[in-house]
Amino acid sequence: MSLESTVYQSTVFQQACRQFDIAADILQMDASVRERTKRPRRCVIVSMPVRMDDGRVEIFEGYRVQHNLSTGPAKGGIRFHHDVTLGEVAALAMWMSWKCSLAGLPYGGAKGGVIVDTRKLSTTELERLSRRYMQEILPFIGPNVDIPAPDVGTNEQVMAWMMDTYSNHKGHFDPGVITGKPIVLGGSLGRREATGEGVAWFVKSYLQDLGIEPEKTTVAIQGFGNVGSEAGHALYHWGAEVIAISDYTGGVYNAKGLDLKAAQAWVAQHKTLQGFPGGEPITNEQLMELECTVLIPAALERVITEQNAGKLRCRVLAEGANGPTTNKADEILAQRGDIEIIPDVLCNSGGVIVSYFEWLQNQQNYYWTKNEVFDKLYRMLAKAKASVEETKKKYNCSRRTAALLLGISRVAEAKSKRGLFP
Ligand SMILES: NC(=O)c1ccc[n+]([C@@H]2O[C@H](COP(=O)([O-])OP(=O)(O)OC[C@H]3O[C@@H](n4cnc5c(N)ncnc54)[C@H](O)[C@@H]3O)[C@@H](O)[C@H]2O)c1
Repeated sequence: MSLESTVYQSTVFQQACRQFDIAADILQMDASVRERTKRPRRCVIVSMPVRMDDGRVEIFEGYRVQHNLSTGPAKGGIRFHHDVTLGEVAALAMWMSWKCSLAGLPYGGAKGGVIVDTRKLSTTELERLSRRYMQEILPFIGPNVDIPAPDVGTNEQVMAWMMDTYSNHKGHFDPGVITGKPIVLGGSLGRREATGEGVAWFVKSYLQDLGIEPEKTTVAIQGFGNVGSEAGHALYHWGAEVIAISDYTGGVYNAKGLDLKAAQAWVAQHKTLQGFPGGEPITNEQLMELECTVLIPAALERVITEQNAGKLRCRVLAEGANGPTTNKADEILAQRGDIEIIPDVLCNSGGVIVSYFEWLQNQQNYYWTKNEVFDKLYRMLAKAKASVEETKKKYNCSRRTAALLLGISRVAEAKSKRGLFP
């Protein structure tokens, strides 16, 4: 099978392409610009031999897809997950292009992934794999070329190892190559919370538009990792009750509200939510169909499908995860018309915005306070929301399409204006 068909046969990539086509049709985009804007610019596949603790050598496969490099260095996270595919990484890279463009960031879009079940690795094996991945993608990476960040299965420590590997190659400390680093290595205050805080900011803002008060708000969150837990904490502090959370092992439900701090302490100790005594166990499928004010998918793609879209019982669907809603589910939700969708490229953009702040601080060697970070973040989120709402009205389209129209049109215009080289 050709590489191209591997990407184009991926259901997640097809989902991203379908979303693109809807927006490109509305924009009546010229065929040549259309293909150029849609296709990933570069797909790098790497094969990584890693020595395991028992002396064996295991080969891991990884990817880095740079979807767009026309509007600045590429930007996007690195996912470590056993189900990673090249098509998935390409779809995630495409969404990064639109997200950065929508937020007005001087970046293109990229994403990385490694096929690995991190639960099966020791810390030293994880370090060797992280360093090897950076080593393999190093010719394609750099503060002015492509700047990775964390995603599912990676964290500040992984970013630190990757930054160290890159800096050792360059012969000097070069923190601007990666974001989401520990504070001591040039990370930004607020980056860890940024994506979830941003999700919570949008939820609060849209609930205020709907006249729904914090005390009347219940929240269900699928995925209790970086994004899900931070969004949950932020909404709890606002006054909402988080009634359900989950991870890959399943979920827990408490109609009176969950103690999120206790849940986080449980996960820190046991690695998963399984057995957490703060409520009754539920499945991830049940969580999606709970009656709640806000449903936040914050795990993986394609969890809202034609099977369950008709059964959702939330008022607001806040897409913390990338690509959680399939095209068919989007159609069903549009027909229903009773759920406000805050689409991924808008909803979780707080993460890449504060990554941008981190990169700026690294470039300037001048570090901001947390208040400065959040103040600037909220202003950028408000601007993005206002432009999406205006576009939604102008084109009488869904909020997702409005967000994509903005993101895609800026990239397409940049490509047209740059022309072709050579
Ligand atoms: N980290 C960021 O800054 C950031 C920014 C923007 C978007 N996102 C998106 O948010 C989502 C979550 O990312 P994260 O950084 O929080 O990852 P994470 O690894 O910190 O957490 C992921 C969570 O999802 C759970 N999970 C995994 N598979 C699951 C399944 N099949 N069913 C239910 N739960 C499952 C995990 O157990 C974990 O609790 C992803 O879609 C990611 O692309 C992340």
